[in-house]
Amino acid sequence: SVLADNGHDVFVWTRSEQQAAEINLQHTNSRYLPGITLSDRIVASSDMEEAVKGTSAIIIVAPSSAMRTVVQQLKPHYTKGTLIIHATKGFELPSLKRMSAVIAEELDSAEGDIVVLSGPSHAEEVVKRNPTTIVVAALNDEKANYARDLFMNVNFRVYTNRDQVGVELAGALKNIIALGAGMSDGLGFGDNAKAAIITRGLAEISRVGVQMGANPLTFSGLAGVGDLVVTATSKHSRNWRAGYALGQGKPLNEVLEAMGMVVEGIRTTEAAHAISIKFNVQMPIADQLYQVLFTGKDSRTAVEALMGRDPKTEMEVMKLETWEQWHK
Ligand SMILES: NC(=O)c1ccc[n+]([C@@H]2O[C@H](COP(=O)([O-])OP(=O)(O)OC[C@H]3O[C@@H](n4cnc5c(N)ncnc54)[C@H](O)[C@@H]3O)[C@@H](O)[C@H]2O)c1
Ligand SMILES: O=P(O)(O)OC[C@H](O)CO
Repeated sequence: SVLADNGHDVFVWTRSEQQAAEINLQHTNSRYLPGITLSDRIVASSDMEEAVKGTSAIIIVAPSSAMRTVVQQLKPHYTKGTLIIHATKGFELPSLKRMSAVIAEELDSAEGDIVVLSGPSHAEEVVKRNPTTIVVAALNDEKANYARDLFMNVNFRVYTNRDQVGVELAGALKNIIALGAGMSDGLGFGDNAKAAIITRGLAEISRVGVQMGANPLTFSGLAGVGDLVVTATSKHSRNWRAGYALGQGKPLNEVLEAMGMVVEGIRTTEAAHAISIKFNVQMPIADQLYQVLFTGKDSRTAVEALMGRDPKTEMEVMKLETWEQWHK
């Protein structure tokens, strides 16, 4: 919708012929954006070749679990050099690869040329043209600037950031903390507990991000604090809502079935469990969530475990040398 507002012709690919017909004939997408009329500049197709033929930029927003297969479907129709932007927030499992690495691998392109679009941006508000700020990140400045100019308008302000790794990691990891914030609310803990999980969650995802090569400052930006606040406090958030239902004692499979949309934080918690071992970094919140989600631990017992940890200084050491090595 933002691109259509900016005068671009937009082609949407969907697996569902029925959904494509609804978008083309009624200009609505009732399952995902009820009550919204879409621009007639938006044309949908279930044929990938038709959708991407002749386009100057391709935006991929498949769930992380489907990223590789979607890019494999795109590959035969992809013209080398066409700008690729992705807005997916998650890791590939079990490889733990970031999405831009998966895309670059499949399309045989440089990772730094893939533009990551991230930040606090629930679709439900963007489509209403409510003020939204986001970040586009790539090592390739020309490509990032091109992506910025495609999207930028008076309702949708776009910043650039060269820390592609950090933006991608922050966007993925914040979903774990949003799940935890929802769970805290579902347990009825109130504002103090939510502020605690957001703040200590930010410390945790920044620590692991830096260990994986991110600039720590990125976590204070839109892709970090910005998206964490949105996801951990919003009624729109699938991650917060799933956490809330889990906190109320509903079983995971029931929660996911009722949601009917992707809850990236579940898979990302699984990824974080492996990441904390691989990168030798403590992730206490992700670790407790992992136990609640995958080993049946009671959520109140998990909170007791978090609260009963050994005393620490707040300014726990972040291994900045890893980031310095990456950015020499
Ligand atoms: N919803 C938002 O506001 C928002 C904002 C920013 C980023 N994101 C990110 O976008 C990604 C997608 O989230 P969403 O909210 O659109 O999820 P969603 O569940 O609402 O929609 C996912 C879409 O992908 C399709 N899909 C699933 N598996 C597929 C496959 N194998 N091949 C092709 N299509 C497939 C589904 O049919 C559905 O249309 C996630 O990584 C999410 O974190 C979402
Ligand atoms: O609805 P969620 O929890 O998947 O969050 C979507 C986006 O990441 C918000 O920026």
